[in-house]
Amino acid sequence: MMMVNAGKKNAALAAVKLIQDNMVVGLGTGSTAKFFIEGLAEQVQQDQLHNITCVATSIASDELGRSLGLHVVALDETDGIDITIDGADEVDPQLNGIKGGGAALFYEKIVAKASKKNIWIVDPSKQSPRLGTQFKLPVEVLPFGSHHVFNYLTDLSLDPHFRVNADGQYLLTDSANYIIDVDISEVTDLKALGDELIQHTGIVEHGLFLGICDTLIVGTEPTTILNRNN
Ligand SMILES: O=C[C@H](O)[C@H](O)[C@H](O)COP(=O)(O)O
Repeated sequence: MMMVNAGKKNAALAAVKLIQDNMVVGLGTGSTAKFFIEGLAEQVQQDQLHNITCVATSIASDELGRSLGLHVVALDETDGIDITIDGADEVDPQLNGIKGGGAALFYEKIVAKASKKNIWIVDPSKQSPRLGTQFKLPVEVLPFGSHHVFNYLTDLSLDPHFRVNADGQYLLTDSANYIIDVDISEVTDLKALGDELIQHTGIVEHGLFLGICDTLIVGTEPTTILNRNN
């Protein structure tokens, strides 16, 4: 755990160095993004960075950023985001990834699509030869009729499971939806799966982030930087 955290922090602090004065910065969600938010706030507090505006991808990151004195605004208060720094759950060699382990995938994808650059920060354990071999794919669904969506995912042979919280209740996302985790280890065409899922009424979003990450920072020592080939 210690080593994993060191990897997350290394990657996060390398990402802080990419931030420049006057930028609008997307704040990712999760334990790795937390290191980034803390590192960014420290730079701002120490007067090393000026006029930084932030947009959060979750209530948790919004609250953390504000509590550390960052200027956090709503996405629609900006004309767009210069750079978003976010974590990921699993990343393949093409820099496609699965996100949503922390249930923040919907806002994360909206913020990512509004960003000129998307940088992912991960510890080395997140790298994977093929998506779905290490992590389930989170699918965000409207509560209304969600058991019918569950049945549809069963028909696709994706072995769906509703995500529950510590009390055994269906977990609610920041936008008050449910998460159904599915097994995509046998799926060969992820683009086709993503297109199919997003077209199904009741599915709000899914955690496949294909062609979104521009640069991956892996928190090895020293860090490894990989850029997506367009
Ligand atoms: O919903 C959560 C996000 O997609 C996170 O960025 C992802 O789960 C990685 O989180 P962590 O940095 O805690 O491993």
